[in-house]
Formats: sequence, structure tokens, C-alpha cells
Amino acid sequence: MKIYSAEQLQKADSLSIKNQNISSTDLMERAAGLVFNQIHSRLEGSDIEIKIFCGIGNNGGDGLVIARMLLEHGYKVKVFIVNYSEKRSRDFLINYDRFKNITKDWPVLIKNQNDFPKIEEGDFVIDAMFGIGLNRPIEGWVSALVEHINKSGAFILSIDMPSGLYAEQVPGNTAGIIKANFTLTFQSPKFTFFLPQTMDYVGEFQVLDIGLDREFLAKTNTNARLIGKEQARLLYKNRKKNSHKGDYGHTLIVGGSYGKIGSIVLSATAALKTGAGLCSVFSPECGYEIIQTALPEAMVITDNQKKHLSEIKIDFEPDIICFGMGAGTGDAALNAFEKLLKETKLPMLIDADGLNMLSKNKALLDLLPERSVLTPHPKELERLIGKWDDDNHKIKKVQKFINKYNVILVLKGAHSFCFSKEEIFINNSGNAGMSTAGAGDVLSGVISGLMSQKYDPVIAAVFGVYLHGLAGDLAAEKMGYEAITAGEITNNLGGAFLELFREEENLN
Ligand SMILES: NC(=O)C1=CN([C@@H]2O[C@H](COP(=O)(O)OP(=O)(O)OC[C@H]3O[C@@H](n4cnc5c(N)ncnc54)[C@H](OP(=O)(O)O)[C@@H]3O)[C@@H](O)[C@H]2O)[C@@H](O)CC1
Ligand SMILES: Nc1ncnc2c1ncn2[C@@H]1O[C@H](COP(=O)(O)OP(=O)(O)O)[C@@H](O)[C@H]1O
Ligand SMILES: [K+]
Repeated sequence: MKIYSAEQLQKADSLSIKNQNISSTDLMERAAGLVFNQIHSRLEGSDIEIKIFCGIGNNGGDGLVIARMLLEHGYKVKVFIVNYSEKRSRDFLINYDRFKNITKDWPVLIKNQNDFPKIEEGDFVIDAMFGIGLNRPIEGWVSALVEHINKSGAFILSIDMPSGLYAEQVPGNTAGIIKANFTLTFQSPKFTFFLPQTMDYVGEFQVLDIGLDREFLAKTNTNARLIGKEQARLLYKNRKKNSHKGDYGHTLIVGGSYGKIGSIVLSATAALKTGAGLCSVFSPECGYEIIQTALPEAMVITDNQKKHLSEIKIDFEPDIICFGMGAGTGDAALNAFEKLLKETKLPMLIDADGLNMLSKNKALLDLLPERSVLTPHPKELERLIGKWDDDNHKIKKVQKFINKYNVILVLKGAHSFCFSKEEIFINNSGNAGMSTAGAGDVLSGVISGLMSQKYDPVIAAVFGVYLHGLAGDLAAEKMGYEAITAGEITNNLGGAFLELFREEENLN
């Protein structure tokens, strides 16, 4: 699903009005009608009072239409106009009149702090103050009102966006942003819904297709795309009936050190469970029996050194080398890595201590084979590219980095971001149960397993991240969050492949 910018959505808005021969008021009615249906299907006529805070632009206009529809269906509604400006939009005014025509309980104007209504825990609040038209931080008494609503403990539903949040930029100051429990957003999720600094303001979200101009949306390129099941299933490559293990490639997992052999076992198991035809593991000598016992399907080659890597010698050519898990960053391992990079042009995935070695010796970055995949978590990324001011700055730095070194970078997190030169792919699977030791090792195995099957590195990264998250989601369904271990994610990879093609009503 493409993630359009506020500007692109505004353009789509005016084009739709023109091409569909409707008025902007009709489009507002359509959008707000979809919101009403969602609320109505959940509240089912409940007699709870709904407090709706409307701005004076089109987001506020949406709020007024929703208020009217709720009132017409017998809900108790109290509307407040947040009078942050005298400059009302046309559709706001039209819907202000329409609302006033059906009730004697007219909207209450809020002009300053003295006008704030009482909001209690358990109240239902609709936030329709600002949407994609926000162009500067919320200040003064309006910011105080946002705090008042946030502190109330009420359930907050934001329309289009939590008021105070921009669609693309991280705000300098987070005072004055609504902290929604749920956001119903129009046509496309907004980029800030996925950034670590801003995602908590959005709560759960759902995208409502308000039928904006299809042709414009199809031909418009976006900087980012959300990957859900519908998109991920298109990336899957069928296995041929007439095939053998050689068709699915040979993954070589390199890493481990004394006490950290488990990490490479996790990666290797995940590579095999993702469909790699063959998997070999290169580890320090101390890993030999552990790996052979834990994973009889893998072949094991060992270093001359007992406890750490020192020289990576192999007498076959794998399809992909996955390097770094549990390897440590000692001089001997670093030398081994440098030699490997100098000698190989094979596709590579670098994870964990492999990334830390690149940070320790930045000259190694120039030796990376083209289109290698790097899978840092935020701390590993910081070591690699240095500190950033905010999430937007971080993204700019990553883009500069991947262009300079011609690599693909997966920044892991609650929503992992896959950076390719062309686009950012934001993952929408996974859960907090996956914040557990070794989950990243499993991911590096999954992506390597796909690369060994000749998935393009960008697709392997995007698809691998999605499958990994989906396996985590299946694990959570069975055992809740806390009991998920990295190995449980791997155990659910088979289920994740099956789940990809299971039909259901809501594809997220
Ligand atoms: N496009 C679509 O797909 C559809 C969109 N629809 C809806 O329209 C919404 C966008 O509406 P919108 O453009 O009228 O802007 P909105 O967010 O209501 O802000 C109002 C005005 O506030 C002002 N302002 C800004 N920042 C400020 C601040 N900090 N403090 C004080 N004032 C500030 C600024 O005006 P300014 O004062 O800068 O001239 C701005 O114009 C969108 O989110 C969705 O809900 C649907 O109805 C149909 C389909
Ligand atoms: N809250 C979360 N929601 C979704 N995915 C998560 C969450 N926490 C962790 N993950 C995923 O789990 C993995 C953790 O990787 P990493 O931090 O490298 O762990 P480790 O170093 O222990 O292997 C990443 O793929 C990350 O995206
Ligand atoms: K809003």
C-alpha cells in the first residue's frame, strides 16, 4: 500500500472532485460517512455521550458531518468548536449550518482555557481538530486543550490524523499532539504513523478508502510503501514440482564465538525453514558438536581457532553468505572478515557483530559486495552512521549511506524499514512479543534463506521481514507475547507461508 504525502492527497482530493463530478462537500460527506459506519458498527447504538472536538478547517468539517450522522441515528452528541482561527473553510461552514438545522443543542465555542469542558475517564472523544492541513505546531490554549483531552483518560478516536501530528515530519516538540487510541485515516496511512518517535500518538489505525482518483493514485510514485499480507503474498515464488535442493541454493552462515554459538544455530535453522536447499555453518571449533546436534540438517565447517573466528576457509561456493551473528569484534575475527570481504563477490547479508566490525573499521564498507543486505537494530545503525537529531534526519542519513555503498538496509524495529535506493518499505507484521533475544538472528536466517533461493536482495529483505513478523504473530496467537522465544518464531515460519495465502476479510 503506497503511503502518500499530504500534498499528494490534497492533489488527489481536488482531482477526484473534478473527475468524479462531485463537490468537495460531497467528498466530505463520503469520507465522514465511512467514519460514521465504523463508529456505528462498534458502538451499536450505545447511549454513551460522544464529545466531538472540531477545528474550523475541513478536518473540523468531517467532525461536523460525523456529529450530524450520529445525532440522526439517536446517539448523544456534544460538539465543541475549537476556535483557533476565525478563518473557517467553506465545507466547515456548510456543515456547521447543516448540523445546527437538526438540533437545538448547538455546538459550544471554545475560545480559551475557561471554555474547556469536563472530560472524564470512560468518555468517548472524537478528535477532528486538525488533519493534513496542519502546517505549524499547535500552541497556546489549543495546546493546553490537547493536554486536557490527553490527560482525561477518555477513549480518543482521531479523524484522519491525531491533531498536532504532521503527515511526514517529526515535530520538534511533542507537546500539543493528541494521543489517540484509534485513528481512522483517509485513503492512505501517513508516514509518521510508523516512525518510532510518533507512532505512539496514532494508536491502532484503520485506512478508509474514500475513493480518491484511482488513476492519479496508481501513477503517483511515493517515497514509502506499507507491506501487509496483500503485498507480501505477491512476492512469493512458487517451488517447481520438477526441482531438487540445488534449485533452492546453498546458504552459508558464518559467525559464533564461545558462548554464542546459539546465534548461528538460530540463523541456520531459520534459513532452512525458509526454504534454502542446503545450509552450511562456519563457526569456531567449539561450535562443532553444538551445531551438529542442534541442527542435523546443516553441514558444519570449523575455524582452526577454538573460541573465535580467525580465518574463513571453505572449499565450495555458496549462493549467499550471512555473516556476523555472535562473532564478537575481536581483532582475529575482524581480520577474518576483512579477508572474506576481499576474496568474495558473493551476495552477502551482514548482521550483528558483522555490522559492529564495519563500524569499527569503516574502510571495510568499501569492500562490501554490491547490493549486500545489512540488518541493524537502531543501536547498530547508530554505530554505523553516527547519531541523528530525529527520525527524519535518521532516514536521510540512511538514504545517503545506502546510496554511497550501494547496499540494502533493514532497520529493525516495531515497524522495520527496508531501505532500497528507490523506495522505503515499511513492514506491518510483528508484535512486541518479538522483542526477545535472538529474534534478529532468526531474521538474518530468513532473509538469507530467501536470497539463496534467488530472490532479489530487496525482495528477500522486504518479504523476509514480513514473513518473520507474521511468524511472530502466529506464535503470539498460540502462546501470547511473553512466552515467544526466537526459536518459536522459527517454528512458525511454515505457518507464515501458509497464512500468506489464507483468505480473510481484512488484509492488513
Ligand atoms: N484530502 C483528502 O483526502 C480529504 C480530506 N478531508 C479532510 O480535510 C482535512 C484537511 O483539511 P484542511 O486542509 O482544511 O486542514 P485542517 O487539517 O482542517 O486544518 C485547518 C487549518 O488550520 C490552519 N492551521 C494549521 N496549523 C495550525 C496551527 N498549528 N494552529 C492554528 N491553525 C493552524 C491552517 O490554515 P492557516 O491558518 O495556516 O491558513 C489549516 O488550513 C483532512 O485531514 C481530512 O480530515 C476530507 O474531508 C475529504 C477528503
Ligand atoms: N515490538 C516489536 N514489534 C514488532 N517486531 C519487533 C518488535 N520488537 C522486536 N521486533 C523484531 O524482532 C527482531 C529483533 O531483532 P534484534 O533487536 O536484532 O534482536 P537480537 O539482537 O536479540 O537478535 C527484529 O526483526 C524486530 O523487528
Ligand atoms: K484529527
